[in-house]
Amino acid sequence: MSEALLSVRNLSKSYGALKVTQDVSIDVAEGQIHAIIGPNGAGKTTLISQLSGQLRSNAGQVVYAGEDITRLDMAARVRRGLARSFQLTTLLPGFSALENVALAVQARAGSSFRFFRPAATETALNDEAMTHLASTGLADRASRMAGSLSHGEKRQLELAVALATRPRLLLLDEPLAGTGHDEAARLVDLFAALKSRVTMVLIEHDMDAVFALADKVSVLVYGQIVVTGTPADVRADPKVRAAYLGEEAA
Ligand SMILES: Nc1ncnc2c1ncn2[C@@H]1O[C@H](COP(=O)(O)OP(=O)(O)OP(=O)(O)O)[C@@H](O)[C@H]1O
Repeated sequence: MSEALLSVRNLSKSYGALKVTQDVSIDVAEGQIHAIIGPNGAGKTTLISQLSGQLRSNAGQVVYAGEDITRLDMAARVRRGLARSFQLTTLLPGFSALENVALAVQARAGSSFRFFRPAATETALNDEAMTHLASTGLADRASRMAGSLSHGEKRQLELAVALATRPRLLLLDEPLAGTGHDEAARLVDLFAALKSRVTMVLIEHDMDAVFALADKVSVLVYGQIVVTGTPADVRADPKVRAAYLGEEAA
């Protein structure tokens, strides 16, 4: 088996007697989009929080790029290139799109721009920020206040902010939530284009998007993975049809 970029083994999280995720094991190959789907309350967001380091797991192991990161906090994981995107609160509405991304570049770069003079530092930060705006289709929105962007553009900007951390693996938690048809289609195209640069774990309720984007799909039901496979395998699996897709179609 080729080495996975992310290897999750028997990961579990409980709140008292409530077992929210149980013995979750998945392998995410570099350069792939691995979707995690499942009914409401199945534990998807909890699992993403365990992978990002926002939640401590009760049991199990997370190995990323060959390193056991189970006990690392979120900041340490981000420094290693494992980042989570799509929490609207991370945007600063009163700052321009460019400033939002430049701040994220600065946060990542720390003192590495120190040898530049202040004006040159700003130019270097803005230059890098512009490349992230361009790769998320927002080059022409650079000077617009983040708060004045459309919902879909805000989601693109969140993606640009996440790219500023130079992730190798991005955790995407319902990136299409609340977007209209055209906005969703634009984001799907963006994720497809980014795949060659960044590996992604995707939680998403929009099944058209999941089946268009994902190389692998894992189905989580009551905190447990019931099947992992290609989109075609998962669509055809009777357990999935009963537990999830059937429910959607009903
Ligand atoms: N901090 C918490 N304390 C107690 N129970 C929690 C906590 N966080 C989540 N849960 C419970 O864990 C279960 C799974 O929640 P989670 O948000 O991970 O599911 P989900 O699959 O992401 O759902 P959705 O698709 O609706 O977003 C739910 O029953 C939820 O009520």
